[in-house]
Amino acid sequence: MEAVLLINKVTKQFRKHEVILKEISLEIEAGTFTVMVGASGSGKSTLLNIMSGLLKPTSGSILYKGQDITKFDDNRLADFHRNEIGHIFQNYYLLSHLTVEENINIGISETGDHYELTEISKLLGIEDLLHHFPSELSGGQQQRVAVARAIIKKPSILYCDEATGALDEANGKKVISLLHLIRQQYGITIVFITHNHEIAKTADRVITVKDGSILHDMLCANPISVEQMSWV
Ligand SMILES: Nc1ncnc2c1ncn2[C@@H]1O[C@H](COP(=O)(O)OP(=O)(O)OP(=O)(O)O)[C@@H](O)[C@H]1O
Repeated sequence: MEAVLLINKVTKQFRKHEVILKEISLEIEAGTFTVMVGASGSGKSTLLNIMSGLLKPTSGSILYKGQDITKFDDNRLADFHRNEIGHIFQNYYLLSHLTVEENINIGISETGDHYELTEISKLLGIEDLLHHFPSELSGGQQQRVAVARAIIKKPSILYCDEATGALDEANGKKVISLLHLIRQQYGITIVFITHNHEIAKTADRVITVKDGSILHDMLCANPISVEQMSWV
């Protein structure tokens, strides 16, 4: 399989603070679902933010489809974010004064391709909510809107930082199963940070981060289905 992302000897130190990431090297294959686990403060979000270009590493390179994103100027980086990368977080960050439809359309880039709103909203089961406002939705529904906004631009990679951290079991499982569906249907590569080891069991690969290094990197030959998950 082809690597969509090559992380080469990445380190991160915030000013004079301690070194947070220590020479991390990884390859992320296109179309895979990778979970990152590890104790609080181990460096998962810092690594994810460097992988997505939100944060510059102190040293090392991040090759996205062969191009080093750490060398991009601000305009090129903004284009890269607008067209190639999707993000979802524990908080949904929907704009409260906009409808669901308007929130999703924020994800569409003027310069790039996009999926049709009807297709995406049906896939995510939010087609009847398009004219509602975020305050009228449950947390699970809001997160599905955030997923729609993140993927409508046809990103290559979707980065998820604790994306089910605020959801109950039913809503959390729904989001996980939809992410698997999105990956199968559109081939979007998913990198998902979680503290929930059951979610990790549904992944193709589990990377454990400890004290700024990769402790384990395991390929999962037989991931469990979302129905088989218990919830912790
Ligand atoms: N902007 C910053 N300035 C200084 N230190 C930072 C900054 N951002 C993160 N850190 C430190 O880097 C370390 C790793 O943080 P990070 O958020 O990457 O961990 P994490 O594994 O994602 O934790 P959690 O699971 O709690 O989200 C922590 O010690 C944190 O305090």
